[in-house]
Amino acid sequence: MNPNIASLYQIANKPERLIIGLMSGTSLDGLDIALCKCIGSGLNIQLSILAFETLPYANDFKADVKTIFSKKTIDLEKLCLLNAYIGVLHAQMINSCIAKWGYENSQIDAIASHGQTIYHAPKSLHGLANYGNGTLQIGDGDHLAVTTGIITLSDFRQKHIAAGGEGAPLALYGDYLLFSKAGEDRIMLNIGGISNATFLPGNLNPDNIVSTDIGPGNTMMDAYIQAHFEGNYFDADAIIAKLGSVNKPLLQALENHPFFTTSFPKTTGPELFNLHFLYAAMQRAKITNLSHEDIMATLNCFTANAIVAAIQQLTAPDQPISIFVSGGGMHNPLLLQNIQTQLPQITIRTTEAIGINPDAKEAVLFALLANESLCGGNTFYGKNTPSVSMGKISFPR
Ligand SMILES: Nc1ncnc2c1ncn2[C@@H]1O[C@H](COP(=O)(O)OP(=O)(O)OP(=O)(O)O)[C@@H](O)[C@H]1O
Ligand SMILES: CC(=O)N[C@H]1[C@@H]2OC[C@@H](O2)[C@@H](O)[C@@H]1O[C@H](C)C(=O)O
Repeated sequence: MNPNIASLYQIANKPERLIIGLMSGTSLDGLDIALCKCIGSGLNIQLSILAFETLPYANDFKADVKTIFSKKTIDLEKLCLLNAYIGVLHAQMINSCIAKWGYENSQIDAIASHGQTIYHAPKSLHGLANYGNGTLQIGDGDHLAVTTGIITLSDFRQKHIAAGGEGAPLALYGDYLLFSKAGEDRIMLNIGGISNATFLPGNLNPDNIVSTDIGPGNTMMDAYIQAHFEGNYFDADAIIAKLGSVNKPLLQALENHPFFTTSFPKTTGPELFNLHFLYAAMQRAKITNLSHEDIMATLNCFTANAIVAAIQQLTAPDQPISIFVSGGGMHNPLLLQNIQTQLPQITIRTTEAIGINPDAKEAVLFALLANESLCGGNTFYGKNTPSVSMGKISFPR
C-alpha cells in the first residue's frame, strides 16, 4: 500500500484528530487559522478550538490578489502564479503558527483549506444558458501539503456544485453539526464580506434547515472606504458612517434589485455587490452630490436591512428565535445597532455564547468539513442541500 494511503487510513481511524481549519474570505483581511481537536464525527462530534490566530495579509499581497479578484477580465498569468503562491504562503503561515503554539507539524493530522475565492458565478449572476453554477478558489492544496508535510483537504466547493448546489454557503454543514439544539429554533448569522444565515430548526428535522447568502456584509462598505479614504481598509467602529445620515432615495435604489426577491437558498459575492452596484443605484436615484459620511451611513443601513429582511423571511412573526452572530461585521457597532433596533424582540448574541470564538467560526467549519470527509460522511443534511463529502486530498509526498 502507498504509505500516503496507509497514513490517511490511520488518521481516519483515530478516535480524535487535530485538524487545522483555514479561512480567507472575501474581505481579504488575512488568513484565519484554527487548530481544532475533533473527537468523533457527525452529530456526535465534540470539537474544541486549541488555538486560533488571524494572520494579516501584507498590503502588497492584497493589492496583487485584488488585480484578479471578482473581475470578469484578468491577467491569466497572475492567476496561475497566485494559485501556487497562495498555497505556499498559507503553508508558511501555518508552519509559523504551529511552532508558535508549541506543536510539531507531525502532531497535526490534517489541514482543511478553503483557499482564496477569486470568482463566484452562480447561474443567477452570469445568466448564461449553457453554463451551470461556477466558483473558483485558489491556493493549491498540493503546495500546502508539501510545504507543511501535512495531509491537506482543499477546494471544498466544487463537490457541492457537482452535486447540485451553488458551491455555498457551506456553513450549513458545520452549523447543523455543532449548533443545532432540540427545542430551540436558531439562526446562525455570519457577517463577513457577504452575509449569510443558517436557520436550524428546533425540531431537528434536516429538511427544515435553510442556509443562504443574504447580500452584502462588509463588502460594499469596505470597498467605499478603500476607494475614498486612502490607507484605510474598513470603517473601523463605524466612525465615518456614524457621522452621516441615511439617504432614503439611495437606500431604495440599492434595495431595488432582483437578488433580494429571489427565493432562498441563493448565493452571491462582490461580483454583484461592489462599487458599480452603488454608482448604478446613485444614477437611478439621480444623486450626484452626497457626502462620504451619508453614503457610508446609507450602505450601513442597506446592509443591516438586508440582514433583517432575511431574518424575517426565515422566521414567522413572533416566532421565538435565538440568533448567534459571527464574522467581522459583528465588530461594526452601527451595523449591529441598525439590525437590533429593527428586531427588538430578539436577543442577538455572538457564537461565543455557545462555545465558539465568532472570529474563528468559519475556519472551524472547514476543519469540520475535513473531519467529515475523513471519518464521517453518514449525516443527512436535508432534501435542500447535497449530503456529500467535500474536499480534495493532497499528500505531502
Ligand atoms: N472594529 C470594526 N469596525 C467595523 N468593521 C469591522 C471591525 N472589525 C472588523 N470589521 C469588518 O470585518 C471585516 C472582516 O470580516 P471577516 O474576517 O469576517 O471577513 P471574511 O472572512 O473576508 O468574510 P467572508 O469569508 O464571510 O466573506 C473587515 O473588512 C471589516 O469590514
Ligand atoms: C464563494 C465564496 O467564497 N462564498 C463565501 C462568501 O463569504 C460569505 C458568503 O460568501 C458564503 O457564501 C461563503 O463562505 C462561507 C464560509 C460559506 O460557504 O458558508
